[in-house]
Amino acid sequence: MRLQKYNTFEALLVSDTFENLTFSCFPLQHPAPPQTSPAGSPAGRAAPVPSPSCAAVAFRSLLAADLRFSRQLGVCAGERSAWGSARPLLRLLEVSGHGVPWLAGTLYGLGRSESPAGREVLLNLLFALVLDLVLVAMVKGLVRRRRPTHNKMDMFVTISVDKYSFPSGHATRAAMVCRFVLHHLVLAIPLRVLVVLWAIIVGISRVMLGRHNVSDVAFGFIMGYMQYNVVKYFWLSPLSAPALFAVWNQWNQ
Ligand SMILES: CC(C)=CCC/C(C)=C/CC/C(C)=C/COP(=O)(O)O
Repeated sequence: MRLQKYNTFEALLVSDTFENLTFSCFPLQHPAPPQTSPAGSPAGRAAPVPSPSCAAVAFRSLLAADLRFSRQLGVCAGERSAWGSARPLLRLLEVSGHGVPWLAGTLYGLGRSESPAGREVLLNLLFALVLDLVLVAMVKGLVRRRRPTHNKMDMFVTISVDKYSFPSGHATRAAMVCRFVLHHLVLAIPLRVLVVLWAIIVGISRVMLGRHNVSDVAFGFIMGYMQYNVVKYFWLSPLSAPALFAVWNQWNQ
């Protein structure tokens, strides 16, 4: 049997039915149509090809529209793109939503914080950021959707799964951090609006830079929003994690 290799999204575009798809591994072992007539069918006549289900057709059309729309929006994908001159500004936004400055800033804040309440919030932010990295890496590794072909792979510090684009790690982080900050920092209304705008602009800039398709960012926003629920559920406090805080207090004496 001849085998062809597809990633999950390509498999969706070429498969006849959803039942043919395996979502969990790559390369997908997608069997090519049989070369010989199956037993019982008249020799020389091709076996009937199952027609794709409505759901499969709808899904493929959505994916195709996603790719087309994302390419059109990728106006800062290169220096010579339509809005190429705005690329440095969008790359600054990229750094503002990157994991390294957020992790480094949180660790720095933890080291400097003198109030137990501040330390508790920062410890949970650290937990949230690590959780986000782990969950995004897992989903990226599972789905293995390639980044748009017009993306230039010139990103600031990446890990191996970052060659994949679904979901956008910047979008998950921006949405989660946005909810976190709005819940735990007392901010004036204009600043709260600014935080929400920042999260939205970071997401949009991922598509404009050509790093992602629209669906990567949309899913990233939803995933990041829900990740905050997990952080809230497992909130680390001297009551829920006394050992952790005891060690922490000892260490800081
Ligand atoms: C300590 C440790 C393992 C830090 C890793 C921080 C790091 C390299 C995060 C990756 C951030 C990144 C490039 C995410 C990709 O974002 P997309 O929006 O392009 O998915």
